[in-house]
Amino acid sequence: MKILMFGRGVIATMYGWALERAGHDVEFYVRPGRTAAYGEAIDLDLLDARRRVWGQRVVQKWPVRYREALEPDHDFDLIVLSVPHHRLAEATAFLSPRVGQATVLVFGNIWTEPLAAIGALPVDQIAWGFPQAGGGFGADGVLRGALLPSVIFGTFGQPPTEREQAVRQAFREAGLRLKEQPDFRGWLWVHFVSDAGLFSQGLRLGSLSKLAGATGDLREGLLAGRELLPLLKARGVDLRRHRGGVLPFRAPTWLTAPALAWLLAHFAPARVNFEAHSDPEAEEPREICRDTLAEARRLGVAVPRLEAAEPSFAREVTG
Ligand SMILES: NC(=O)C1=CN([C@@H]2O[C@H](COP(=O)(O)OP(=O)(O)OC[C@H]3O[C@@H](n4cnc5c(N)ncnc54)[C@H](OP(=O)(O)O)[C@@H]3O)[C@@H](O)[C@H]2O)C=CC1
Ligand SMILES: CC(C)(CO)C(=O)C(=O)O
Repeated sequence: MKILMFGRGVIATMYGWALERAGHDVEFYVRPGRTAAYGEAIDLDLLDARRRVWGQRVVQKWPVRYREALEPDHDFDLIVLSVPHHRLAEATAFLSPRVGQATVLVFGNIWTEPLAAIGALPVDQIAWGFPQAGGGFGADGVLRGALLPSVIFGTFGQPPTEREQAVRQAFREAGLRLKEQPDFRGWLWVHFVSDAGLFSQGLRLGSLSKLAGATGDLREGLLAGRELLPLLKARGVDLRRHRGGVLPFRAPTWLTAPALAWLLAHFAPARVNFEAHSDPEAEEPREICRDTLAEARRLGVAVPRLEAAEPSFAREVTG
């Protein structure tokens, strides 16, 4: 397949790497002027857990191809769109007139109605998924993170179309196990509030990476997530369809908090993922917390822990 990764972010890079190694032809679309700044290769320091549970370390300079323009008559089969949720509107506005014949895999967090989130992109050309990988670029430009063995694909009650099947096949060929989420809207929102719970407590300490080893703060993160479950119900999510996703928040924290702390200390793929979320200036965690809190306020759902953490993610008032 001819694949265009939109942007050169954390997720685009990790999956672009895996897809290229599986024989696909991978390029990156980056904003005009970025190619020179990025250089010819991406420095990777990854834990590849596709074949080994504890991961295999990959340290490599990966030579990549960039393009800074996209005409609608391109011949990409697939465009992988993985940007923070607050960047989606701008990205879909750019892509809509340029999508050509490609399928667009929307591959990240969404907090609005998914069909609204894609703007004017043609819905019959969309596939939906979510990465099971994580990490971040360090100040030294190195991408550190972990690529887990599975990847999520979602639908909204319908079986996957031919296009969606073709995208799944490409990821299968990259050695990834597919996990299907038939209520993907609900799944996305469960994931979003899970992030909000953890990020809110991470931000209180400076960044998500600070939660590693901090069992008490992890407990607060889990409880912040628990407080957000009524918000999901208020939005019409049937939580019975997401038992696995909400279990960490419903289970007793005397069990879950030390278990998570243990995982982050001893299970290398989880550890490197969290450690790489160390940028205290990162925008996305703040945006996730802000948008979750705004929605809780709009719907009148009490979220005292998220509210108490607001000073660490509120927008600075300038003036
Ligand atoms: N990082 C992680 O560990 C995980 C991330 N996710 C989710 O995956 C998604 C992607 O995350 P991540 O890879 O971390 O995000 P990043 O911020 O690392 O990457 C986003 C990339 O998209 C580019 N981009 C955004 N908008 C545009 C635009 N309009 N035109 C051109 N380029 C654009 C950015 O470029 P520029 O810098 O120029 O703006 C950047 O290269 C998010 O929804 C996130 O929540 C999920 C699990 C883990
Ligand atoms: C919370 C974390 C770090 C887990 O990978 C994340 O970024 C996400 O899943 O959105």
